[in-house]
Amino acid sequence: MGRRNFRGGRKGGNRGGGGGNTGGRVAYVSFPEVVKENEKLQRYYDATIPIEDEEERKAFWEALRTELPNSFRFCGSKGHALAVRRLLEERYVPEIVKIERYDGQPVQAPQPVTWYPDHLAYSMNTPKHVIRKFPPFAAFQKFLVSETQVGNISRQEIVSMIPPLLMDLSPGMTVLDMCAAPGSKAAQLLEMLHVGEEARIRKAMGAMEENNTDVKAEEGADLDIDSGDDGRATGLLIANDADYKRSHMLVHQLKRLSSPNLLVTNHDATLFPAIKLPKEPSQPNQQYLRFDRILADVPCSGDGTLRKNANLWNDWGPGGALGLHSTQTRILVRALQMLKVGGRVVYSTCSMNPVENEAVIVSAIERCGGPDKVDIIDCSERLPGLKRNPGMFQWKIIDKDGKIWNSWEEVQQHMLTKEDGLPPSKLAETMFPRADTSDCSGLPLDRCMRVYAHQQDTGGFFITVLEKKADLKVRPEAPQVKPEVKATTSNAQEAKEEVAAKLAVEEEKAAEGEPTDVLPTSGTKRQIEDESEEKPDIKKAKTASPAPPETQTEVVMEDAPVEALAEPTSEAPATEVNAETDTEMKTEADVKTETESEVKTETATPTTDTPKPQAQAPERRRNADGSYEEPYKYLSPEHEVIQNIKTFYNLSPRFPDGRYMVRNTAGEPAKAIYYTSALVRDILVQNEGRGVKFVHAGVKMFMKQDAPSAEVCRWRIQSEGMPIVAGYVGSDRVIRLTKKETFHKLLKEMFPRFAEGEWSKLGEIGERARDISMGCCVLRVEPDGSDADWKERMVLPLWKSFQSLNLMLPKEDRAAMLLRLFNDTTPVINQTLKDAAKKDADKKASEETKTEAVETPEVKVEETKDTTAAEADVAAPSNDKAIKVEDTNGATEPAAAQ
Ligand SMILES: C[S@@+](CC[C@H](N)C(=O)[O-])C[C@H]1O[C@@H](n2cnc3c(N)ncnc32)[C@H](O)[C@@H]1O
Repeated sequence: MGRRNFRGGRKGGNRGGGGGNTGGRVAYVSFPEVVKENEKLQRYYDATIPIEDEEERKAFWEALRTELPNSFRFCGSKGHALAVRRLLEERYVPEIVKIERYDGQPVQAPQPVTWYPDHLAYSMNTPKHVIRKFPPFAAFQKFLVSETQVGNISRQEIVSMIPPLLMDLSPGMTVLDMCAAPGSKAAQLLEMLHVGEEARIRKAMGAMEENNTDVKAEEGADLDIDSGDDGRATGLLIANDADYKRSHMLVHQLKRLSSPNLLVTNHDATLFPAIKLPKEPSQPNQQYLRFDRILADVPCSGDGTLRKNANLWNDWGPGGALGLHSTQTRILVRALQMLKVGGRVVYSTCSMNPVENEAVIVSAIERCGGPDKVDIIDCSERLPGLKRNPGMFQWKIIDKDGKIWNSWEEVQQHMLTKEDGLPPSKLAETMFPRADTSDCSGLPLDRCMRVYAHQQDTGGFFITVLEKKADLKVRPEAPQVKPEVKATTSNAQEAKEEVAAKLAVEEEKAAEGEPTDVLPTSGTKRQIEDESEEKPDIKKAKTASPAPPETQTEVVMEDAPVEALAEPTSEAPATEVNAETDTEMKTEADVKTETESEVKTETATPTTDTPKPQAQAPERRRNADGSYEEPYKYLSPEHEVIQNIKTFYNLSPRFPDGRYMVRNTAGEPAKAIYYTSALVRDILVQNEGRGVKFVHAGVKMFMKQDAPSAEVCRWRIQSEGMPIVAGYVGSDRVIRLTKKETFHKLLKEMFPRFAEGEWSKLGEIGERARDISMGCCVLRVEPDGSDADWKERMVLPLWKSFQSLNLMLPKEDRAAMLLRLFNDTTPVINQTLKDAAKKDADKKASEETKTEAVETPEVKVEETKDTTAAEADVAAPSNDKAIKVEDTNGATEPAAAQ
């Protein structure tokens, strides 16, 4: 089954934490209904967007005033995504269609999005509050929440799914997502880099089997592409965001894909640093990374999200888009610089405003040398069924006062009449269509794509695909129209000019492949520059708590998840140490030790890598190179820990042993050993100390574990690393499971015992479980084909102790599998915890009896209470609260952070 599932599914809650947009949901606070009118907005778009037909124009505005349908996408490898989709269709949709009406209104089941490949995207216009609160939807809601939590479903706006589909991305490519947070598109891109990988690896290992459903499910995937590293994906995705907190949302969102080919960085995209590559003997000059594909999904004024962010009707003003035009152009120019010749950049916004769209495309191409250097690609044949309008050749610009300007000439005429000679609202020539004399006047802007809300009941969006035709040198930015000498030169103005000069130098350095200064990161420079600008109007978002609207200052990003139906999780940023806090699984011995002493402790180490909000953020220590992250240190293959791991698991020499990495200055394995692709390793090593801010890299492969004896390897395989390494583990550490009932038992029961003859209750794995030596082993789940609905192959870590076994799975994955495969939402059974709780209660009761001579009936009450509490602790992952209680008390608790 799919790599997503193999790679440990993941914790992490809804959709990467919802961007600035969802924070935590404000479930029970209602703000007064927003009046969905905005005179300037309507006047401007009526004057600018060429919709001639009156009826259509009416539909355009009506759609923008209607709430956005919910939408989601099935993720992971194609086979896996199709399996989860089948469940929706076969188990949940038939129940929903029976509902028909709620509150007098018709109720709609989720509908497949016809143009999305393999119909892996769905949309439904039943309001969220109905889905959340109306009991007949309960099972569907539980399914959505559970699958979203483990990363099999991504709540994503339909239009936001388009840009990655136009990237023409294939495995093996180097890809950059410049403005990636919260990360829904980056997740799509990462999935694309891994398409067909499982099948390729199996092919490379000569283990293709006749009835291998995974290989079949991925048919269409080219098995010869990217097959050089024994089938392992060699491509790279760098997901970047200028905002430090949001870059951690990216980590949160993308980690669940468990990709060794991912790097997360935190830079201002206008100055994205040149990334050094190792020196090739054949190349005398230092080589820098160039990308095959770049996504520039830039910050924008966001009026395409009016349906989702109703406050925008009040907040929208023309200044927002005007203030973003130059940043957007700089981002696109930097993207074109960093592309390989023949490479493509997809530029997108969730704005309908041409100043952020066509005007940016023209300006960027112009700065990069015109149509000889950059092509606009015709995508009209792509995504058949997706309704769209062509980009515009002519447009007008609205200034902050609401005056609409037809051309730059008109602005110039006006400037002549003004004493200060300045354009209104800092309008610039680059914002307008080009005059016929420009070599960019004839660009085929109709190849840009505009998607409007009324066309297929979505948000509004703009997408353009550009191809770099030749090496290029970037022209300097056109100087801004300056005031006459007599105009006042304030300190602020001087500061702005200084920063602008600095920026020019930095841009040049970046273009030449030198590391850029850290100064402009996170928009500090831009803030200075744009201080006097009207703040982009859309920079308002829902916050986690019901803050009054005026305090809601986060940027509304088009892709902040569609106010996920799931309960929100914390989005607090974290230091890397926090972010990497592991959901470490425990052995029975761990649980016993802890439960005996702590069964009633209610505050324990956090278990998920969702950082818990802290009253006060811990002070972050900056490294010498300006970064905050723990360093990335690679281990020598000769390291004794690596040698020990190789021996214990009898790892095939085909598995690369030079890609193991740890995250501490000493460079010694302390708690976790990570694995990365070769390219990620080369990049991290070459760029150490250069000021490149790598926020995340590597998949946790081995975790330190208390071992029951000296012969047992203290490094267990982590569930997210398991799919990467499982195929190379020697058969003496593998157990094969083929029957659905046996799998149910392992999922349902924590620590099933094999000692004292109980192995016989473990079905076909009983004997093997009894005989295999202690420590971590690979459980290969290979359905025997007796159940048509159970075809999901998996590899999972299983820990064998003295007396019992345990599947080392994060609790969300366990719960999601129980629901998905067995439609089982009843509590997980943990006999050990129950026994410990009972023992604790007995002990306490007897102490109390002794000291206070408490009467027997009272003791019984307490005993019952404690036992029940312990049961609840491991019970019912059917709601967040239950899961958190389990966290606290430990059946799947991490031991310590590295
Ligand atoms: C439209 S959102 C991106 C949505 C994202 N692509 C997704 O699909 O989830 C724009 C993002 O750009 C980031 N951003 C703003 N200015 C930036 C800059 N100069 N460089 C890089 N990122 C920037 C914001 O923090 C925000 O996360």
